[in-house]
Amino acid sequence: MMNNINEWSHVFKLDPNKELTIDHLERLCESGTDAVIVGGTDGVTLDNTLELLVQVRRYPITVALEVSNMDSITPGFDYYLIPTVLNSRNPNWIIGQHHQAMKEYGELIDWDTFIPEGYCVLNPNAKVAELTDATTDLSVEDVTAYARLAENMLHLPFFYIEYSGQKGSVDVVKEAKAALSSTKLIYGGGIETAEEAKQYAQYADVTVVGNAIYTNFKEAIKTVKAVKGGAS
Ligand SMILES: CC(C)=CCC/C(C)=C/CC/C(C)=C/CC/C(C)=C/CC/C(C)=C/CC/C(C)=C/CC/C(C)=C/COP(=O)(O)OP(=O)(O)O
Ligand SMILES: O=P(O)(O)OC[C@@H](O)CO
Ligand SMILES: [Mg+2]
Repeated sequence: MMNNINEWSHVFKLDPNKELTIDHLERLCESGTDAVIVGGTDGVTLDNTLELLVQVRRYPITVALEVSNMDSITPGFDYYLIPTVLNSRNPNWIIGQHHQAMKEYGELIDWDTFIPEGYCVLNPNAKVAELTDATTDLSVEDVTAYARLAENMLHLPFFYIEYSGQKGSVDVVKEAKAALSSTKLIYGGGIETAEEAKQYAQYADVTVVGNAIYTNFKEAIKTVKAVKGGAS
């Protein structure tokens, strides 16, 4: 069981608002991936989050909740990933809801499990881009500048290049990686095959596979071996 988040290289992102068979969940948890992230943009509730947590907890795998709303936070996860959308036009998604959450829960937080992620949302058609009113028409230089801000100004442990639902530019990932030294780079978006996963994993520290779990499970599982090598 890979409990050290700093050593992750491949993770699956499971959406509590989507259905997965018990057989697929078992194969996914036993695939050799480093962790399961539970998260999604919409339809994430306390009920469906808890239901998924209980199912995943049957397997010895690290499980993190990527917080998308306050109502679905529950104890029991190994990590709480806290997105801040750096290229949102709305401060609510950058720091506003976080401030409110700190006011309410600040004293209860176990900081060892609290992992901030600086998101750069780049697919204009993704729900997350619409929700957060993200400026997605960015150049390689723009994204690299966000990466530098994440590391050197905000001291975030993770910078997340998010193309959810679409394959992103490998060049953007490459240049962002070149600008980072201690902040780790997460890439997610549109990965459907082992070959695609390999392309992004050349540069990303952590490669995320989400939607393909629900659209082409067999190929999605092959991305583990593509990124991590060895048997999967
Ligand atoms: C008792 C206990 C365990 C306490 C825990 C304490 C704790 C951890 C408190 C949290 C404090 C805190 C600072 C919370 C933040 C609150 C908050 C709601 C912040 C906003 C987060 C944010 C910017 C959300 C925007 C959406 C987003 C970036 C979601 C991430 C996931 C994502 C991009 C999924 C992709 O979407 P998907 O559904 O796959 O999309 P498609 O349909 O297109 O595929
Ligand atoms: O669902 P996909 O497109 O694989 O994207 C993965 C992840 O980055 C979504 O937050
Ligand atoms: Mg998704």
